[in-house]
Amino acid sequence: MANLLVLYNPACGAGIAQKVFEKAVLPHLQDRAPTVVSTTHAGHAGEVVVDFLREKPGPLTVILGSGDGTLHEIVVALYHAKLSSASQISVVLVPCGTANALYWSTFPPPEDSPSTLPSLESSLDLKSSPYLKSLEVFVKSSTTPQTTRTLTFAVTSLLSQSDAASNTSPGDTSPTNTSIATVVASTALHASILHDSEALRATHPGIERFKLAAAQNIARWYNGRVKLYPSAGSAVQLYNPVLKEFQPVNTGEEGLLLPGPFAYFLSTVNVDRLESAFRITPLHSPGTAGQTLDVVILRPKRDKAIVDDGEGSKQAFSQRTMEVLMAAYQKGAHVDIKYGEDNLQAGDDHQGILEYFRCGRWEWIPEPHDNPAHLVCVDGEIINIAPSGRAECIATNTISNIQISIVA
Ligand SMILES: Nc1ncnc2c1ncn2[C@@H]1O[C@H](COP(=O)(O)OP(=O)(O)OP(=O)(O)O)[C@@H](O)[C@H]1O
Repeated sequence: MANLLVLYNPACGAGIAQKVFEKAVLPHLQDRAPTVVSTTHAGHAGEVVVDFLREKPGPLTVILGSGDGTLHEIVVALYHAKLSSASQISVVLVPCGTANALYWSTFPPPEDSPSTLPSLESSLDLKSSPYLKSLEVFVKSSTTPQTTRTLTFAVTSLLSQSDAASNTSPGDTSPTNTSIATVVASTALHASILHDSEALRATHPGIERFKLAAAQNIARWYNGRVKLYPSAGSAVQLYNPVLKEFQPVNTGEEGLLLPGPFAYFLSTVNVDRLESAFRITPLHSPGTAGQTLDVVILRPKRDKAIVDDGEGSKQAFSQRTMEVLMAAYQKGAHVDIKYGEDNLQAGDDHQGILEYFRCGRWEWIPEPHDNPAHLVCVDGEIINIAPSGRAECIATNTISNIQISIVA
């Protein structure tokens, strides 16, 4: 049997993880005598898991009470720890955070109507709570085999100017900074919102700071270019909203080059949503994806009505961005919103306002002087591309000898 670690972040979400664990989690584990740790500071969760594996190598189950950010810290710590023996880690998710993207993607709310969800605090019965489904599977595993879903990692690296100039293949470069997403790696609007909302935390502690940050950035364009590359088993694919299916795109060795400017650029692994109702990559089927990234992009210049880079054009396109993002809350309807025949630039035969790709790797190469285009968000962590650098993101199932799966 795997070793068992119970780990929760008392500061995440509404700050009720300790209460949830005392009332609804620990009573189900009494006969297993787990190690129980409540985190005391940012970064602590990663330290705890690395120390635990150093002391007790071998398969490990972590019952994790947190949001996505705490799992991100654990994954990054494991990546940098470079443990000598291989480890299989199963995670039982108890969603105590703010967004809980991985949990809600694995256990979608009943009939996709999250507005009717009871609060976590009022829903602590193992058999009926929508929040305790991963725990329920784990508890049942004493009598039935445990089922798990292997996580894909989005390994996101910043490459400096000299790395970029050397033009080597992936893995040959020495990244100046690497982080790992298990949910989202983004640039452009999403990264700006995460960046600016952090600065607003002191004055606006609630989620309204995200709305304020969105309003500050919705009309901004990000200059640069993107390259998309195939995964090991499959070509780059683009979703066709007319046929309602992904279709392969010819990329050649150089990858598929997409010139900017960009309004939106976001990729996900393991999830179809970033909050219970915000299904930004709705075509991802949790548990079925291999080593691929789902990438959603808005490029204003594809719209024929956008004739220049002026403020008027930016304000006009921000309406489209808003329309697309709001439709993501309608069961992911944004992927099927199409331009009319008169709206598309000549030669562009993709009718979706959104470009929804599936690929194995992406590169984001910002214009050197466009500072906001140098922000990259990796599961909420913000990292900065050097002035003439670029970011690359690769999907993989193993990092530093570690495989992680979700009990589901
Ligand atoms: N005892 C603690 N006090 C303060 N912060 C902590 C403590 N323990 C962990 N943290 C920090 O809390 C942060 C937020 O946690 P987490 O991301 O899991 O929750 P969230 O932000 O509420 O949810 P989500 O990421 O799903 O939106 C983590 O980045 C972690 O560094």
